[in-house]
Amino acid sequence: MEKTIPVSKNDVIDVEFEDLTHDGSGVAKVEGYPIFVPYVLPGEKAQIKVTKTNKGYGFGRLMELKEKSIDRVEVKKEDAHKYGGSQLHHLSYEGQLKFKEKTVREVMARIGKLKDVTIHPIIGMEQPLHYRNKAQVPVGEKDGKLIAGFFRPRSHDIVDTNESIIQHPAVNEAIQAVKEICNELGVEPYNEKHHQGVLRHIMARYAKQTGELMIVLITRAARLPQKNNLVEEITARLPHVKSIVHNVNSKRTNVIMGEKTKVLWGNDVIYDYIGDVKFAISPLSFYQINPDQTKVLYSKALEFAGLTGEETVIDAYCGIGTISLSLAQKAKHVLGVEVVPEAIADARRNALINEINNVEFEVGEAANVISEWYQDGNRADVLVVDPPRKGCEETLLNTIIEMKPKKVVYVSCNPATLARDLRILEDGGYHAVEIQPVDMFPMTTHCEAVVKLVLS
Ligand SMILES: C[S@@+](CC[C@H](N)C(=O)[O-])C[C@H]1O[C@@H](n2cnc3c(N)ncnc32)[C@H](O)[C@@H]1O
Repeated sequence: MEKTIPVSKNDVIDVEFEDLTHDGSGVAKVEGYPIFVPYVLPGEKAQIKVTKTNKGYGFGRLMELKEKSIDRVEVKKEDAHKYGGSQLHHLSYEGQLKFKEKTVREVMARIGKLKDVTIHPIIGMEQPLHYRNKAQVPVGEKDGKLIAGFFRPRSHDIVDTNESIIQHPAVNEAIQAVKEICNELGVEPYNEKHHQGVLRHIMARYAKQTGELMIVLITRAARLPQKNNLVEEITARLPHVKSIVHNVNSKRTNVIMGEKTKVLWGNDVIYDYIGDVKFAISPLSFYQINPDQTKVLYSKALEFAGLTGEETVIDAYCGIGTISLSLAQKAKHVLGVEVVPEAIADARRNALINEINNVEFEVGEAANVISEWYQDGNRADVLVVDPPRKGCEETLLNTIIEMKPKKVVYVSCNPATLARDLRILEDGGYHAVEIQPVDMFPMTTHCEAVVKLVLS
């Protein structure tokens, strides 16, 4: 017999929360039926309104908190505009670290079915605020004014703000200045509904070690009115700016940047350092957003690679070559592969400016390029992968299993796809020995981890 759903949409009920989902919502059960509610914590009691019911689970909205968790951090209503993208800001930092470590342990057991793996305590930050070196804020219009900030959760309404508890102050300041300038010059905001207007997004990226700033103006069409005035005002108000770029994205899409990029003023890149290696970063290239924790993450990856100077290493999903160049200083030869051509151009430039000669980079899908390298007789002693959130392509994992590098170092920003891929590698003859979670994204639900695998 089919179970009936014990609640209906718009019911207002009192519940107690017993857990947190991986996306940070509290879980309460009514007669065994789970209801997910944002901004509540395990152990809390609250009045909620049921907003949606599906067959096996429902959603709700917090109406009134009746009993608070000791892990709750009080948040003033008037500060709400500072918390865009910070789904866990109401949870103490210690509580966030516990939540992330528990998530990693849970998915490794449930999805990865891993045995005999050491999962180390997560490495958190001493100062977990204002770490983000980059913001890409959507632009819209309200009451005849250009606004920019973040999308209200589960909507495309823009909350107009430049204050964020996770963005670096230099990034907050840059967004504020560009927004003011655009308003003063009458730059037309983008209208998402009708796919009309000019300015879609403002992007600011700040290189923490050098203080260099890049501003990218992303427009719907190739025409950017007031170009010269924009440059004049931005350079006058933001003295750290080293590069102003115009990017065109004419598609109706949630992808922020288009393919066409033109430098309006200054350099085509900004420079930053990780340790003593200098990196050129162009607008379309990936660059880790938390510079302090990047050092922690990369040094763990390097430690897990255990290089002696004799190894050939493959760095899959290499971006601008940040991991490749750290590895190259301790290896015989490094091959890096990455799908974004601009990132590979940066990687080659980065090898040159640091006079690192034992590294080669190729543009392409990691799965295809590494399979070609393997068919051409290339072998790796150590293979590093650092894929996007969706994890590695299964064909790449199969090539790794065939190629049999002695060690695989897996850097991941999504514990669930990591656990899935580790299961495939374990079934193919690897053993996951150690996992080090690193908190690259405080105040959010995201969690990074690096894993050492050896041939078993
Ligand atoms: C998480 S980032 C890591 C980059 C670099 N390892 C770092 O730490 O800066 C993932 C990278 O994979 C690239 N990428 C995405 N899909 C890819 C694919 N199928 N093949 C190769 N690279 C890909 C992205 O462009 C991005 O640069």
